[in-house]
Amino acid sequence: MRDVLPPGAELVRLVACSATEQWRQRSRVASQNEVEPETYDFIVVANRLPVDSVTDEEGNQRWRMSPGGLVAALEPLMKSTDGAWVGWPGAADVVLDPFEHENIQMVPIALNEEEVERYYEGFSNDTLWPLYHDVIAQPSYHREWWDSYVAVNRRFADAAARIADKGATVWVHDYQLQLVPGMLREARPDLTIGFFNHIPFPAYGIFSQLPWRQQIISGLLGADVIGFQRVADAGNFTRAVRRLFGYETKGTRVWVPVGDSSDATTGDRSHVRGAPVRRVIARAYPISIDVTSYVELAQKPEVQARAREIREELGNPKTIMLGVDRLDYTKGIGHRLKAFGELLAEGRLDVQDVTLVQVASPSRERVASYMQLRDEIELTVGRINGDYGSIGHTAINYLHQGYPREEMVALYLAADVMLVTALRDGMNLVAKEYVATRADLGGVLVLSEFAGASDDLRQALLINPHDIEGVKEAVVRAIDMPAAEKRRRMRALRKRVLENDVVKWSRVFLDELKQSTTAHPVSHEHPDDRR
Ligand SMILES: O=P(O)(O)OC[C@H]1O[C@H](O[C@H]2O[C@H](CO)[C@@H](O)[C@H](O)[C@H]2O)[C@H](O)[C@@H](O)[C@@H]1O
Ligand SMILES: O=c1ccn([C@@H]2O[C@H](COP(=O)(O)OP(=O)(O)O)[C@@H](O)[C@H]2O)c(=O)[nH]1
Repeated sequence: MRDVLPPGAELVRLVACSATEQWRQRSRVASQNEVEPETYDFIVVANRLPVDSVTDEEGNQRWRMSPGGLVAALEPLMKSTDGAWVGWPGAADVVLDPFEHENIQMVPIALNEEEVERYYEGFSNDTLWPLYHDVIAQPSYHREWWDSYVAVNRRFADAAARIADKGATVWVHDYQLQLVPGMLREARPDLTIGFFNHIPFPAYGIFSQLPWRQQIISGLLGADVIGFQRVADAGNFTRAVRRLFGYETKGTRVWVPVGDSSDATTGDRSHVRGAPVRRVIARAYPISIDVTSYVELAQKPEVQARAREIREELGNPKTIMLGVDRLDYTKGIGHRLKAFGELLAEGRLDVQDVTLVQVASPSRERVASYMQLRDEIELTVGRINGDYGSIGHTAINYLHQGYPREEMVALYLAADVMLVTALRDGMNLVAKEYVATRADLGGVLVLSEFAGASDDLRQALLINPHDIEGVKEAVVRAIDMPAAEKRRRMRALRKRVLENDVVKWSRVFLDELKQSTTAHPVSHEHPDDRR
């Protein structure tokens, strides 16, 4: 959602809040006196920092906490445990000193223009992203992208290693940084290291395409606990470990030989009975949302008023359908539009009664497959609107923009039917947000079985987005659903979401990490000798 480069990013260096300035002064004094850098007990390492650069009324650049769920999950912990967050500020060539924002120490990692192209847009978003989403788009394999990925992962790992207290906990996030756990373990064996993969982990038949598959698995195995969104993702990972390395695995446990220093090229890696091993946990911890903030926003009179206003602005149709996605080929926006267009063509829906609002937030706009997708989607929207719209009744209200959370909640409240038709999606938080906001028990969620959210949200109308007839049936069923059935389904969905918010998610993950003894790892036991 934060693809836009911070406006006037270079100014960020100059205009700092007082806390930031104080931190900088301390850092400068520290470096002049060659004092050790500040160190922390708990460190999050993620591709992006959890702040956005904004311009205030006086025209000054300020930081604002970005609204993501990860921040909400970790903020209390970061503040109470003397935490730091290592991440990229989101724009090329922005070199920043560490700074403090809302009591969290930010440790910015600079990427130059070439690294943004090769590490972020290239290897992360044009190699790993399509590969891990079941090759919906063709992944590109370029050795210079891989080299950049290694170099940038090294930079993140070095930064974390430098600022970690002895025995600190480091939690690394997502596919952009899969080598960091291994690099960190090598540099700092005293650390407890967690990793969470926010996107799917593919089946071995797909993963094995990756020319650097062994290095990736090796990198991940540096962690003590490796978290995935779905049970199937964790299973795919442990299968890849067995196939590539021959290490022993049992359920969620993997035994990794200690001091296996070969460079993961080829060969039988099965460990010798009696050789020292460390235990790694690989299991599913499905992420959720900051439920309270969504529930509270949905209760605000001004947000409810905005929902009514949206309805009026749309001409008070009988049914508002809503899609909210980054403009990404994994989200199945084209499939959704196809189903909707056919329903209009067949006369099963009429623009007098039904309108579709599609928020398609700009994302990764310099990656070719995303540019092509935008052209395709906008062509389809134009055709459907041209063929079936009438004056005063637009079939699809297409919004190529990103909206703040208040507006998102107002849209959720206005929507009678929420369409999530992802072809593959790690979780899909939009589905959970829709459910959380519908305390009125109105609204129907149509949800792809290929989104991680479908594991939890079984009372949604589950669909296979490739089955266009099935999607059409589900849309019609959602529109016609009796109020009692809507209430029953929504009540059950809300129970699931309300019981499992993102704070619980991080607590469960970190508890497991704490319990894992592998930071002090060596054991000579064979897995067969254990429970
Ligand atoms: O940082 P960007 O390149 O702009 O991309 C935005 C984020 O997209 C991905 O989100 C994933 O994480 C969500 C929360 O766990 C999950 O619900 C969703 O299904 C995933 O696709 C990505 O994993 C993040 O790293 C990006 O920041
Ligand atoms: O205009 C928008 C569109 C989306 N979102 C938020 O972006 C996140 C999207 O997360 P999701 O897991 O659904 O997909 P991702 O984009 O991470 O793949 C959700 O919190 C949305 O509320 C937003 O704030 N403004």
